[in-house]
Amino acid sequence: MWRRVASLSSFFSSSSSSFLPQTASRLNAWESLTTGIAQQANGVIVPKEKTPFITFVLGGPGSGKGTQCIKIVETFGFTHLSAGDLLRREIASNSADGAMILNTIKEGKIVPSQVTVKLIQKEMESSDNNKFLIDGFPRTEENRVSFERIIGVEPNVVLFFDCPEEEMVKRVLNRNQGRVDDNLETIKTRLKVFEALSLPVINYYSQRGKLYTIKAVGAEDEIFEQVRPIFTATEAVA
Ligand SMILES: Nc1ncnc2c1ncn2[C@@H]1O[C@H](COP(=O)(O)OP(=O)(O)OP(=O)(O)O)[C@@H](O)[C@H]1O
Ligand SMILES: O=c1ccn([C@@H]2O[C@H](COP(=O)(O)O)[C@@H](O)[C@H]2O)c(=O)[nH]1
Ligand SMILES: [Mg+2]
Repeated sequence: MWRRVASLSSFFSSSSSSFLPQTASRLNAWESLTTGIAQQANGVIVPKEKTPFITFVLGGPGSGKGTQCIKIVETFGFTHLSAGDLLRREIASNSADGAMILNTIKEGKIVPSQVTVKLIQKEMESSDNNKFLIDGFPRTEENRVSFERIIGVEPNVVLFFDCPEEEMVKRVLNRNQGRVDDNLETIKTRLKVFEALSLPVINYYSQRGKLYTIKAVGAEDEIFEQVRPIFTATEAVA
């Protein structure tokens, strides 16, 4: 378990504690997460139980990311953070960014990185778990860089649900969950955005040796059988 002892935000402060030597008081988020050492707001250094294990779950609209995340959570005990769900929650709560987020989602475009990363960061900070499935993010290279800069870590695993466009369109149009972006016009834009902006992120992680491509056609359980060994293998070395 990733036991939080202080808000990650407190690590971003450049101010140093008068009680600690400079090196200790300047522990940033990256150092904290990767060294297993955390610094409380009062400057006290305490060991964390474990560093977080982050999986990015990528794929086009309707490729089955959310569906498979539910199975991964059930089987491997991850905390599921769907970036789209976090954004939709912002709309529902009438937050200051709500109207902007709604318009962006309706158009099938991408919400500014800072907004999305902050929402993810807040969820990670408040979780007792140290295993996160970040679903539908990063969608752009800018998202990726922003996450690495603000959160200070890279993913351990990146899943790519590879699905033909025709199948994705069919699934989205049949989804029936009342989503404002589940219509043909928005899907066309989402597919273009996926190809132009999200595929480069997938290629980046492929080059880093972190990408696992899943053939996302067929029965849900069959697809999960491609996913299962990835996490069984990582559990074995943990
Ligand atoms: N293997 C499958 N075969 C047929 N339908 C599927 C399969 N997996 C998921 N679905 C259905 O397709 C629709 C889209 O799936 P899901 O919501 O998991 O996709 P997603 O990748 O999360 O999409 P989005 O990016 O739009 O959130 C849902 O209605 C889901 O029940
Ligand atoms: O990182 C993100 C994730 C999502 N969005 C916007 O939300 C919709 C829906 O996302 P789903 O993952 O399909 O639920 C997406 O089309 C984007 O408009 C985003 O901007 N950034
Ligand atoms: Mg989804």
